[in-house]
Amino acid sequence: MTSDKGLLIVLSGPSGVGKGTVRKAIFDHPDTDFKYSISMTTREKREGEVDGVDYFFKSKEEFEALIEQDKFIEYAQYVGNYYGTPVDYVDQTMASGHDVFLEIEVEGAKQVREKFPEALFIFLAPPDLTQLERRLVNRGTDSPEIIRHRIDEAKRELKLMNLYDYVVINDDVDNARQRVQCIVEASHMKRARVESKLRKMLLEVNQ
Ligand SMILES: Nc1ncnc2c1ncn2[C@@H]1O[C@H](COP(=O)(O)OP(=O)(O)OP(=O)(O)O)[C@@H](O)[C@H]1O
Ligand SMILES: Nc1nc2c(ncn2[C@@H]2O[C@H](COP(=O)(O)O)[C@@H](O)[C@H]2O)c(=O)[nH]1
Repeated sequence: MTSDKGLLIVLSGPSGVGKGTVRKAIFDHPDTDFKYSISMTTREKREGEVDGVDYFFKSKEEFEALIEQDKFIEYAQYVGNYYGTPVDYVDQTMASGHDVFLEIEVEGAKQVREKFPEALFIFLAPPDLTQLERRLVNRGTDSPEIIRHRIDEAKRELKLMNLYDYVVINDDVDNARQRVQCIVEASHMKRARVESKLRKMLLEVNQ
């Protein structure tokens, strides 16, 4: 009755809140043993980004062909580009007993919730909108127009944070990292308790 499958962990939140930064801190930490699902996107590669490490970079045509072939567990259009989570990696990795970590925007997270209601959903929130905008500006990767667009999206996304299992405020990267790791640990313990109760109930019923 024990679940041999890994846990699906979804970290979501507005662009610039620090999802990638917190995720890197989590994966650099020696206690972390889950796997990161690399997304596909049609967005232009930024300076320093590596295909197959940061994203799998695809053309619009390639991405749309993969949609047709049902190759994503979720995908969304965000600020003019496609982003999606490849199904094969997630299925195979979870089936092998590993936890899989997704870092995605909120529309994609909604789709994952429909397909995997048992997944763990964590919303990473900024201390406030001013700091969110400052982080996007300081990151220096987007034009003022794209930043405005991302902030507009953020206002919409922040209204949806109550749909998540947990909200973590990224005021400090190491604090946020610790909170996410504690939430994952607690979810494993809860799952083990539920499974143990179910096992006992089954034994009683079968006696
Ligand atoms: N707690 C924090 N305090 C101050 N700056 C931060 C914090 N966390 C992240 N940052 C900075 O904010 C900027 C945006 O972070 P990051 O790229 O990780 O965001 P993101 O949510 O992954 O964005 P996107 O969704 O667009 O990929 C980066 O320059 C990063 O160094
Ligand atoms: N729905 C999905 N959203 C994703 C995925 N991979 C990344 N993202 C999110 O897109 C925005 C923009 O990312 P950027 O790299 O262009 O700044 C951001 O919120 C990412 O978290 C995905 O597979 N599906």
